[in-house]
Amino acid sequence: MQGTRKVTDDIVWVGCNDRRLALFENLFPIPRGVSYNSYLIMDEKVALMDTVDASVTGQFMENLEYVLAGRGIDYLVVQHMEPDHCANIEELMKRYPDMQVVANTKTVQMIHQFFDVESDGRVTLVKEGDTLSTGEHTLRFVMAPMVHWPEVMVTYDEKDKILFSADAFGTFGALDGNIFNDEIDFEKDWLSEARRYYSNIVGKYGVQVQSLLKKAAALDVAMICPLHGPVWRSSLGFFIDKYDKWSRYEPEEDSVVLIYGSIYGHTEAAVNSLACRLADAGVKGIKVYDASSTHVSDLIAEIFRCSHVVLACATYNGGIYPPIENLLSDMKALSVQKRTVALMDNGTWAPAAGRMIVKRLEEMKDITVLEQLSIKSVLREDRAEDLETFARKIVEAM
Ligand SMILES: Cc1cc2nc3c(=O)[nH]c(=O)nc-3n(C[C@H](O)[C@H](O)[C@H](O)COP(=O)(O)O)c2cc1C
Repeated sequence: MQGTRKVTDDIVWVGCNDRRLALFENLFPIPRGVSYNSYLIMDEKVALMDTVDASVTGQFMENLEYVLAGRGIDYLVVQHMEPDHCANIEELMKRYPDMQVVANTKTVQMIHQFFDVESDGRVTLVKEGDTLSTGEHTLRFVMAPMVHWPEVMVTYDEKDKILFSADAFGTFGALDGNIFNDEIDFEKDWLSEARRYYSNIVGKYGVQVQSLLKKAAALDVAMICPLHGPVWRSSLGFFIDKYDKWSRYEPEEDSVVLIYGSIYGHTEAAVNSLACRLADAGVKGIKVYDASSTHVSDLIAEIFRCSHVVLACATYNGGIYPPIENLLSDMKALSVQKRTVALMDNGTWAPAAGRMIVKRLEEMKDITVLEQLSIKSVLREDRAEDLETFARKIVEAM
């Protein structure tokens, strides 16, 4: 049975949801699933914007056949060669022998790497600024390398002012029938997953996202159709603003996220005491996370949200407790920048985690290390003043 939604009079969402997949990219937990969006433009010529993941091919083909109602596909526009979007290229080339694959040179190279297909006479090569008419619609191609693979391009539909934005403006989360942003409460129900998607999937490529945003600003965009998550047809500025902030590595909120790695709970207790003092000083939006039980992708997302970070860590075998070590690796890999970090470390005979974390933070760009509070096993009342001073310095830096 088909499950499709009309986006405009002649453009239809033919995407699919996966609520069974536990780990996106075999790495990121997706408790709310994910959508693989694909769009059919039913013009004089029929164009399909990307395909979907192999796991949902059956549903995708039903959706396509229903909307096509006996027509063929003239063009398959391949904006992104990541397998969650391109898995059906080979099958569609077989089913629709007259279909042209619309792609740039890098994409064609990847098609041959992923699929054993003969592309002679089957490819319409495009580059920056090229256009393709399907009748009433004119599609203009805009290259967006490294948002988030090198071959990525986005497509602007001049007729309906739609930006088909590939992975940009995507989010984790399956679509529950309500595929449009004005049918859901995005800020309440989707923003945190959108932030987690951005910061972990595209976060490393802030510079490239900025250059795509500049190109998009020159277009009159009325709707954004990404490859994951809701379609934007109102209040576009809200999400564009978030993308602008995230890609400049600017925090969304003046707030503090406290992340601890604690074996027996004493570092955790010190963090809880600190959180109370920060709250007493008027800090809002504080969040405390145990790095052992919180997925690192959530921690990264929270660091993207907050201006200030407290890392608290027990010393483990002369080094950094592994969950915090893992977080630091991810922060560097994802190019986290422009944050102020305060440190708490703990050790029973030779606390070392603090200075080792400082070294790791110094390898990152534009990270200010504010203050360090060292604990010997337990933070007791006799150090209340030290904790008070530590909290005050964080607040003063905000
Ligand atoms: C396997 C293991 C290795 C540890 N290695 C060190 C160490 O090298 N240096 C040190 O000062 N403390 C070390 N500790 C002590 C921890 O840092 C200790 O758990 C901490 O002082 C108390 O904080 P917590 O209750 O938050 O774990 C180690 C603890 C464990 C369980």
